[in-house]
Order: sequence, then C-alpha cells, then structure tokens
Amino acid sequence: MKLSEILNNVKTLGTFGDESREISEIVFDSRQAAEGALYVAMKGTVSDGHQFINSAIENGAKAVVCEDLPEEQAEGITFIKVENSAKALAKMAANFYGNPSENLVLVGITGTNGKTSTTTLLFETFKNLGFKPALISTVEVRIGDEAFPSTHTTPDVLTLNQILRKAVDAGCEYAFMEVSSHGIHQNRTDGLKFKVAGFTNITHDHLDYHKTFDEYIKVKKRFFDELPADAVAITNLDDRNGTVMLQNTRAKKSGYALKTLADYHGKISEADFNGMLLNFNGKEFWTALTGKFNAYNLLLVYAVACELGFNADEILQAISKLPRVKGRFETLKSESGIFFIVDYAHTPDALENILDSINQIRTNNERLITVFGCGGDRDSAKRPQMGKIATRKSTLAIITSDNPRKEDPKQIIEDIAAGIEPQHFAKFTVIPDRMEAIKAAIKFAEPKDIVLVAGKGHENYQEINGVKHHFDDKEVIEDLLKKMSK
Ligand SMILES: CC(=O)N[C@H]1[C@@H](OP(=O)(O)OP(=O)(O)OC[C@H]2O[C@@H](n3ccc(=O)[nH]c3=O)[C@H](O)[C@@H]2O)O[C@H](CO)[C@@H](O)[C@@H]1O[C@H](C)C(=O)N[C@@H](C)C(=O)N[C@H](CCC(=O)O)C(=O)O
Ligand SMILES: Nc1ncnc2c1ncn2[C@@H]1O[C@H](COP(=O)(O)OP(=O)(O)OP(=O)(O)O)[C@@H](O)[C@H]1O
Ligand SMILES: N[C@H](CCC[C@H](N)C(=O)O)C(=O)O
Ligand SMILES: [Mg+2]
Repeated sequence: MKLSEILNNVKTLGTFGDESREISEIVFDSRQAAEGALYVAMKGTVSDGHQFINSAIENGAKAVVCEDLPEEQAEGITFIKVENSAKALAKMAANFYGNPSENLVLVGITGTNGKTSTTTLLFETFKNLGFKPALISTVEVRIGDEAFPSTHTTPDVLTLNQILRKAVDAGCEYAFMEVSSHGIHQNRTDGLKFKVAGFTNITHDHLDYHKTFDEYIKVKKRFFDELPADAVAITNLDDRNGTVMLQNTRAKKSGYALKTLADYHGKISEADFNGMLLNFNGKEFWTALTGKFNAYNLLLVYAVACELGFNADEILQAISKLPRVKGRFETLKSESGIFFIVDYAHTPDALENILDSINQIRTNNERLITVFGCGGDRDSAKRPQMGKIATRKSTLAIITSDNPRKEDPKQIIEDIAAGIEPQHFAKFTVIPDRMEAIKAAIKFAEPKDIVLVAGKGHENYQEINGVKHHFDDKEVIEDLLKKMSK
C-alpha cells in the first residue's frame, strides 16, 4: 500500500521525503522491521522507540513515523512527524487493513473482572444463534471454529486490525473483544468502530500501572467517552461506578442490574453447584453456570443481544445452552466425593465473590479449603487484601505461588500473610510449591469438603524467573487424585 494511503486522515505535523512510496508492512518494533517497512517510534513504559529508529532503518524500514524527528535524517527515508505516535498508529493500522471494524458488528467489554467470561459467553451465544462470530480474549482468539493463541487481553492495534480483517474475510458478522485498561491507556483500541460497549465492574487491580484508583476509573471511562453516537453503552448499575462510566458518552445508554431497577433486570431464583435458575426481565430459564458473578455476566450477554435487535426468547434459548467458561468456576468431583473448583479469581474482589458464591451454596457442614497465591511483578497492594478475604471466608487457606515471575515467592507470600487478621492466624498455612499445596489440600479434605484452587484458571504455566513451566491446576488435581486414590 502507498504511504500516502496509509496516512489518510492521520494528523501530521510535517512530512519529509517521498510520500508516494510503497510500504510492505507497518511495525512498531525495530526488530521486526523488514524491507520496505514503515516503523512507528513510540514512547513505551520501559524504553523510547525513537532510540531504535536507526536499527529499524538498518533492518529495511523505508519510512518512519515519530513524535521527535532525529537530528540527522537518513537519506532516502521518509520521515513523518506526528503529535502522538500511538494515535497515529491506530489510524494507520485501520487504513492498512481496510477498516475491518466497520465491516462487522464489534462489541467491546471492559471492567476489572468478567471480561473473558462475558466475551466468551457472547461468542458461544452468537454461535448458538447460528452465526460465525470472532472472539478476542485473554484465553484465545477465535474466528469461528479456528483458534489462535492469545498474548494479551487486548492485543496491540496492528494485531487487532489484522485479526478483525481475517474475521471479516472469513465471513464473521460479529466480533466480541476484551478491552483492558492497559489497552485503552496505550491507545490499542483507538480507531476501532464499536457498536456496543459493555461494562462489568471496577475494583482493585493494576494499580502498579495506573497508580491510583481514580486514574484507573478515568482510563476505563475513556472507552465510553470515545464511543460514537450510534453505539450503545451498557453498564452495570449495581456497581458503584457504573453510572459514572457513562456520564460523558455520546452513545445510547442502557443498564443492567440484579439489585436495582434497570432496562435489563435479573434475579437468581435458585442456585447450586450444578447451575442456577435465573429470571431476566420476567422470563425464567436454567443455566449450567453458577455463581452470582455469572448471573451478571449472563445478564450482560442478554442485554448486548437485545440491544443488537434479537428476540428475547430466542436469546434466552441460546443462553440456556451455554457451557461453563474454561477456568471460571470449573468443577470436578473426586471418587471419594471431594468437590473441586478451579477459578481464575486473581483479584480481591473476584476472590471474595467466588468465596461468597460457594458459601451461599454450601450447607456449612463441609469445610472450604482455598489454595491461592498472588502474581509477582504485579500490583502488590492486592496481596494483603486477598490474604484477609481468603482466611475470613474459608475454613483453611493454603497460601502458595502463582506466577512469581522475577519476584521471590516467599516475599509475595509474606505480603499476603501480612493482611491476615490475628483471629484467623490458625486458619492458614504456607506451602510455596503449588503442586505440594494442592496435594496438601487433597490430603486434608474429607468427602463433601470443597477445595477451591484460585488464581490460574485456564493458565497452563507457572512463570518463575522468566521461565514458564507447564502447570495446569485442573490437570494437577486430576493427576494427584489418581496417584492418591482419593
Ligand atoms: C506494560 C505494558 O503494557 N507494556 C506493553 C507495551 O510495551 P512497552 O511500552 O513496555 O514497550 P517498551 O519496551 O517500553 O518499548 C517502547 C517501544 O520501543 C519498541 N522497541 C523496543 C525495543 C527494541 O529493540 N526496538 C523497538 O522498536 C517497542 O516495540 C515499543 O514500541 O506495549 C507493547 C506493544 O503493544 C506490549 O506488548 C507491552 O505489553 C507487555 C508485554 C505486558 O505484559 N503487558 C500487560 C501488563 C498488559 O498489557 N496487560 C493487559 C491487561 C491484562 C489484565 O487486564 O489482566 C492486556 O491487555 O493484556
Ligand atoms: N462479572 C463478574 N464480577 C465479578 N467477578 C467476576 C465476574 N466474572 C468473573 N469473575 C471472577 O473473576 C475471575 C476472572 O474472570 P474473567 O477471566 O472473566 O475476567 P477478566 O476481566 O477477563 O480478567 P483479566 O483482566 O485477567 O483478563 C473469574 O474466575 C471469577 O472468579
Ligand atoms: N492478566 C492478569 C492475569 C493474572 C493472573 C495471575 N495468575 C497472575 O499471574 O497474577 C495479569 O497478567 O496481571
Ligand atoms: Mg480476560
């Protein structure tokens, strides 16, 4: 594609060199530049892409988009100065891939917890409705039945447009994607045309990156502020910040809630480990999903589908067939009758929610054993909070490791333990090796007891010192049960 076409509608502050040259690809990483590439220099969180302009050129880049022009401009290279490289990249990526977000119905879901669950449930619902949808999530990218590995919750804007292009070419009419706060902040979703935007909730997470909760809220809100007038914004009215999210949006506003009046009102009529009887806007149906948070997720799915013009009965029929999402309240029972739950709860709010859901369902004669840890090189403020919640709400908490990354696992565990209240000191034990921790839980458990293994969900690795070792909670439980014949 010609550079001038890639620059269509990009606000430039100056062009130096040939604008009519052919561009083979757009890259923002100098190491990926090949012959004829356009290199976009971006200021990152660790380094400044402007430092790598020369190495991009050495690798074959023929054009450079940057915020600061280099003092010496290499001969034969076109330089384009812009105010904000990330914003320019978003526009250029959409141009390069033919604006695919305008050729399908794009739905974005944001919030601290529930993005993967809701987008996956939407994907499955639309499959049940007879479509071939696309999914962009933490767990995987899907184009119909074809699955691709996922590297981020919200990929970079080039990858996003590339995926959406592929989806459009494959005949997808709907795409459901997770919108993370990092993604919004780093302009990864700029230039995409969203038809529906959904908000799940906002609680404590990622403050290592956003610094304050206010800042985190502001970033999430930006997603709704930037929606076009013909979009629909759907918020959770039970969340303290649900209304704030839509305060300045131009989109049509809609709300869902279990506790207050809303356009989409839901009620849990019955719940046990096998599922729930739900009532949405007066219509009752069964689901195999369980946990109050899944009632919220399903209600948002229902609201999105209604706003997209589908018939309520048809939607509920499609929703009632939904399977559980991988690693989200996944259950498993041992031969001796110990009940296991594998869940991705890795924030204080998610951990509290899942423990509350389990406690509401259990009859209290069984004991609840919680195995969990906290990730290294991530928001450390959530650690003591999770220690407090797990010990308050379980019979026994076994504190272990969950992706220590470059940190010392013992230090992470100490941070978690620091939040435990003195009256609960007898209710926890520390076993840093996750396999040993799960083994101890199985040993301790008696028939009917419940073992919650939280934090990793679908993840199939334990990241220690930059190395990802294969580790899958569900697989480990199954293997141990066989070995321990329990
Ligand atoms: C902290 C963070 O979000 N970092 C993301 C960011 O990288 P960065 O700003 O640190 O990049 P940098 O290393 O400072 O480099 C600056 C620029 O120089 C370029 N560069 C760098 C080196 C070089 O030799 N040549 C070169 O051109 C880089 O490509 C980049 O454009 O931009 C990159 C490109 O889009 C992302 O891959 C990267 O994600 C990292 C890997 C990451 O771990 N991100 C996580 C925290 C994340 O984004 N998570 C969210 C949310 C998860 C959740 O909600 O739970 C997600 O959406 O996945
Ligand atoms: N609507 C919800 N409200 C609160 N907690 C939820 C909700 N949905 C799921 N959870 C809990 O949060 C965990 C993570 O859910 P999910 O993976 O759907 O969230 P996410 O927003 O995609 O997370 P991430 O930011 O890591 O991508 C689940 O395992 C469950 O314990
Ligand atoms: N997307 C989240 C996942 C956290 C999952 C948990 N297992 C951990 O490693 O902390 C993150 O990268 O912060
Ligand atoms: Mg996710």
